Amino acid sequence: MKVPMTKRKKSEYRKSGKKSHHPEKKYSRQHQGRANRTDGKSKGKLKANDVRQRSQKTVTAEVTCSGLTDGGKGIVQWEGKQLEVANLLPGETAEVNISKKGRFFDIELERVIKSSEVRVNLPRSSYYKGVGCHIQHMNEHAQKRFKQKIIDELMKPFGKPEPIITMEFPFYYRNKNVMTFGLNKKRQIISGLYAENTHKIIPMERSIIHDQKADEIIQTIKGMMKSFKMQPYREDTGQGFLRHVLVRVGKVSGEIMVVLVVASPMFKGKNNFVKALRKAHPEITTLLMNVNKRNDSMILGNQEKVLFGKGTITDTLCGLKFDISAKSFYQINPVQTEKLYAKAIEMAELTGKETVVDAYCGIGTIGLIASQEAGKVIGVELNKDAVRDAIHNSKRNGVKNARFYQGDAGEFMVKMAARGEKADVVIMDPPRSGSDEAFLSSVVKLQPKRVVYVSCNPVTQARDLKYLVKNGYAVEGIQPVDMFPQTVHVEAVTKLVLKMPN
Ligand SMILES: C[S@@+](CC[C@H](N)C(=O)[O-])C[C@H]1O[C@@H](n2cnc3c(N)ncnc32)[C@H](O)[C@@H]1O
Repeated sequence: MKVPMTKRKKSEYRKSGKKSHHPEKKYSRQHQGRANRTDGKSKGKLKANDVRQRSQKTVTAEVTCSGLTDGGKGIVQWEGKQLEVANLLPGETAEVNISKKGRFFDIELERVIKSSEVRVNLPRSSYYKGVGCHIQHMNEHAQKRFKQKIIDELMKPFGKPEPIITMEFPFYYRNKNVMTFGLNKKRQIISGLYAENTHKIIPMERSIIHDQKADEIIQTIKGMMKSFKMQPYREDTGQGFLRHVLVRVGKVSGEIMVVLVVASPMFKGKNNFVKALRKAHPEITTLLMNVNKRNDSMILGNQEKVLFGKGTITDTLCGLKFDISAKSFYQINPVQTEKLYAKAIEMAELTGKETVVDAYCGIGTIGLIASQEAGKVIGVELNKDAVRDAIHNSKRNGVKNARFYQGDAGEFMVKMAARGEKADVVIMDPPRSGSDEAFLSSVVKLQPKRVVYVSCNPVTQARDLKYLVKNGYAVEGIQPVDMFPQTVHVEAVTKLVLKMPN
C-alpha cells in the first residue's frame, strides 16, 4: 500500500543551502573565529597535557576525544580515568574544566583547541545551549553515521538494518514545545528546559528544533506574567502558579493549542489574561488550563479546563484528519512520521482481508491509516483521552472497520488469546520502556503471521525482539528513521514473520 504524503507548507521542506545545512548560516560564518569557545572568555593557551588548578576543586586540563558514547558525549582519558564531555567530537583536542563532586567528576568543555571537520560552529547565545539537542554540533553526515552505528550494533543479532531515513530540512520540526517556568537567583522570571536528569531550569528562549511560532507564544506569555502578577511555580516552596506552557501546532492545519499548566485552579485575572494573549496571538485556536498539583516529573495533571476554542487541534497525516487532545500522544515530527508509517504499513503487507491489532495506538493514527487496506482494525491504548480521540478520528474519517479499546495492551492481548481470537498482523508501538511479557507472550499465543514493531527506543526494542525471535518469529526487515534530528534519539520499525505455526 502506498501511504499518501501530506502536502505541507514549503518552509517545512526548505533547503538551507549547499554545504552547511544549518538554519542560521550567517551566525555560523560570523562566529567562526570564536565559535569553539563555550564562554567567550579570553584565556592563555595550554600546552598538551598541561593541567592548571582553577580553584580548590576545579582543574583545567587539555584532553583528546577518542570516541562517542551512545548519549553523544565525547570520551576522553584523564589521569587514568575515562570521562565523558558533552559537545566534544572524536579527534578533537579541547580544554576542559574538571571538578570532583563526591565520587563523580563534573567535566565541562571550556574551548575546542583542534576542531573536527564534522563540527558545526554554533554561536554562544542561549539559542544554541543545546539542551535537548545533544548532537547539534555535528553535521548531518556525522549525525547519520552516529545513529546508524547505534542501530547497527543493537540490531546485530537480528540482521543488517537499512540505511536510516533522514530528514531533508532537519530544523524546527517539533509540533509540540513545552517550557518550564521558574525564578533565577535575581528573582527574575525564566523559562526553559530542565537540565538532563535534574529539575534545574536552563533558561532558553528558542531551539533549532522547536516550532518557531510556539517559542514566540511562550516568550509572549513570559513577558505578560509581570503585569498580570502571575508568579512562576517554585518546586522547593510549592508557591506560585504557572508551572509549564505547552504549545501544540498542527503543521498542516496551522491550528495552535496553548496549555497553561498551573499549580492551582484559582486563576486570578483569567479573563483579561486570555484576552491579552489572544490579542497578541490571534493565531491561537484553543487555550486550556491544566491543573497539576503533583510533585513528580509529569508535565500534565488530570484536571483540565478549556478557556477558549474547541480544546483540541486538528492535523492531517497521510491524507487523514486527526483531532488531538492536550494529553494524547501524537508523534512530534509529522514529516518523518509519514515516512515511518509508510514503512510500517508496507511491512504489514496488507491485502484487504487481515485482522490487524494496533497496540499502543495513541489517537489511532497507524490503525486508521492501515484500515484502508485491512479487513478490520482493533486498537488498544491506555490513555482515556487518546482512545476518545481515536474513536472520534475514526468517525471523522468515515472509517467503518476499526474499533478502539481503552486498557493495558498486555492485559488486552492476554484476554484476546484466552478467548481464542485471531489476529493476522500486530502493529505495536509501545512507549520508550518497551512492551512487557504479558503482551509478548500473548502475541506468541495469538500467532499473527506478521508483527510490525515501531519503537523510539532501540534498546528496549532489541530486548523485545529477542523474546519474539526465541519464540518462533524471524526478523525480516529493520528500518531506522531519524524522527529526532539534532538529538541522540533514534526510531526504528522492524518486521517479524512467524516461522512455523503450531
Ligand atoms: C509511542 S506512543 C505511540 C502512539 C501511536 N502509535 C502513534 O504513533 O501516535 C505509545 C503509546 O502507548 C500508550 N501506552 C503506554 N503504556 C501503555 C500500556 N501499558 N498499554 C497500552 N497503551 C499504552 C501511550 O499512552 C502512547 O499513546
